[in-house]
Amino acid sequence: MALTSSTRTGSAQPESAQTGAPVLRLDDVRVRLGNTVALGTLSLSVEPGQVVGVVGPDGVGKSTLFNTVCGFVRPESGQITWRGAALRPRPHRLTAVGVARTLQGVGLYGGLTVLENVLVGSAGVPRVPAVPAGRRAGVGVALLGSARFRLQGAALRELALDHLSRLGLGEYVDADLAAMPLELQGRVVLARALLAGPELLLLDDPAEGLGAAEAAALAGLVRSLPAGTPNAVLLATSDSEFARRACDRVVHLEPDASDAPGGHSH
Ligand SMILES: Nc1ncnc2c1ncn2[C@@H]1O[C@H](COP(=O)(O)OP(=O)(O)OP(=O)(O)O)[C@@H](O)[C@H]1O
Repeated sequence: MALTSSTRTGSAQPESAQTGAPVLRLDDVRVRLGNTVALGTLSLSVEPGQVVGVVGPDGVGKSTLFNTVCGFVRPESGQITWRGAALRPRPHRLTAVGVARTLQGVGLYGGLTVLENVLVGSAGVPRVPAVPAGRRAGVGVALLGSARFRLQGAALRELALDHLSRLGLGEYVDADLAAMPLELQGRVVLARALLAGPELLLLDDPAEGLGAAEAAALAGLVRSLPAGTPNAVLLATSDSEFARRACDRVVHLEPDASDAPGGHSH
């Protein structure tokens, strides 16, 4: 058996987490890329209010799992369910469905401020609450703005500031991103993803490159995320200690010699 899971005991969860349908569920999903089984047969569910971790060594299929949930690759078998209904994911529909994803590596723009980097995540934001326009839109808006972005710039900026504050970055709003430590850059990536207002946040290797103390701090932050937006988190990591700290439940993926190279099964 190459897939095991463990549940943190005593973790506080909202009532809806115990009674609601899973936000995301995978049943016997298997992915083949060329001649390689990139993701062996996998079943898992992410319940409302939960942080679920997928842990395994490099090459075991973590990114393939995320690419499958996002619709970049199609499973050769198995079913993906979103809030109880079958889902055939499409990358361009992800934000509308309620999924946001961070990429492995931070993927930020060194020439922009922290706030401007977060506002880059506004493309495709389905709706924003109306707030009085009053703040200057800033260079990021001018650089990156579509007509929609300009129309909603003030509201998006307010949302971005809220998320930055929530993530402990309130004093870094106008900071030069390139001068910030990696740990804080990781939080900027989180704020950008949160700007889309996702129900499910997918975090691909969020602790990559961090030292033990920084990873522990990030784990605490991730653990506190499911509180409305997002409603749940699915993260992939090769760092089992990070997963233990950050997650309510951990699914371990291991290469399985009985499968094709790179695959695993349970
Ligand atoms: N386009 C592709 N064509 C063929 N095989 C692929 C392709 N992309 C990935 N693979 C293989 O699929 C397997 C899973 O890769 P994947 O990137 O999902 O692993 P991972 O767990 O995310 O590892 P890492 O953290 O190193 O990215 C590996 O054996 C990899 O070599």
